[in-house]
Amino acid sequence: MCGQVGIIFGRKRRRPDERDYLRELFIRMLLHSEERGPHASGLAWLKTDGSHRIFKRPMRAHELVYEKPFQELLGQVDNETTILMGHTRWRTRGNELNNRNNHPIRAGIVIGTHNGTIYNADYLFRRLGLPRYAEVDSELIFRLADRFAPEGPIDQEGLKKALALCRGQMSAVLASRLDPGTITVLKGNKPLCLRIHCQHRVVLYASEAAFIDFAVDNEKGWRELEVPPMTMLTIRHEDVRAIENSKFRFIPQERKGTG
Ligand SMILES: NC(=O)CC[C@H](N)C(=O)O
Repeated sequence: MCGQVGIIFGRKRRRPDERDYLRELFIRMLLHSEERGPHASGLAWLKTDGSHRIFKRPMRAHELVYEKPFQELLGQVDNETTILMGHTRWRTRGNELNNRNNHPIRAGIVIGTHNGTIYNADYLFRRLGLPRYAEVDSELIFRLADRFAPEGPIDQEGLKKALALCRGQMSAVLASRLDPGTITVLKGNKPLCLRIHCQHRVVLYASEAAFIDFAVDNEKGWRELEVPPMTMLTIRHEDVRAIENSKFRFIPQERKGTG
């Protein structure tokens, strides 16, 4: 498993109470997501000036939220924040006690989270000559995106060609620090639910719809984004309603050694 949750922020001058409310939604989604990943949890934000922060630890989400850096990081979310991403990890490759293996992962100028396992990651790292910082398979996706972002923005067509070489499972969310207003969402063969709120000008995402339902309670105005599997979405800080989507592919495989 593994859980991904987050908020993609559109441009808006939000008052402190709205910002507090959105932080609260994030915490609720992250806590619910703990059941999908007990081995580690983490969060990161990215801002329009390219600054970022990541905090992750091999602990459960309900412990992480009491850590001082967690609260500091969350407190720094402001009107320049383009994404707040969270992850609860069910380790597959790479021990969680090596914090590098936990998510969010930074690879060069790219930051992201992943749900799934890329079974041929070791082979692709070698074959493509990619630098490797951790043992976790997920790093591959972000290294590929980094390679295809030589000038800042991710070249999506190039990234898609490289992703087609991957075998396994993936849904992932990523962004380049040199193009922080463009968020790439890869909804592959792992669940990912997205919901937009036009007044708040945000898109929430979570691995399970129930986590969003719980977080937003009965607040009106949330609309489901119907996204079929194997879709790459581009969501921009400029206007979160103008979402671009296209197909991407890789070799889906449920378990190692089968299919
Ligand atoms: N269960 C998952 O989705 C795990 C993601 C990734 N393969 C990891 O080990 O961190």
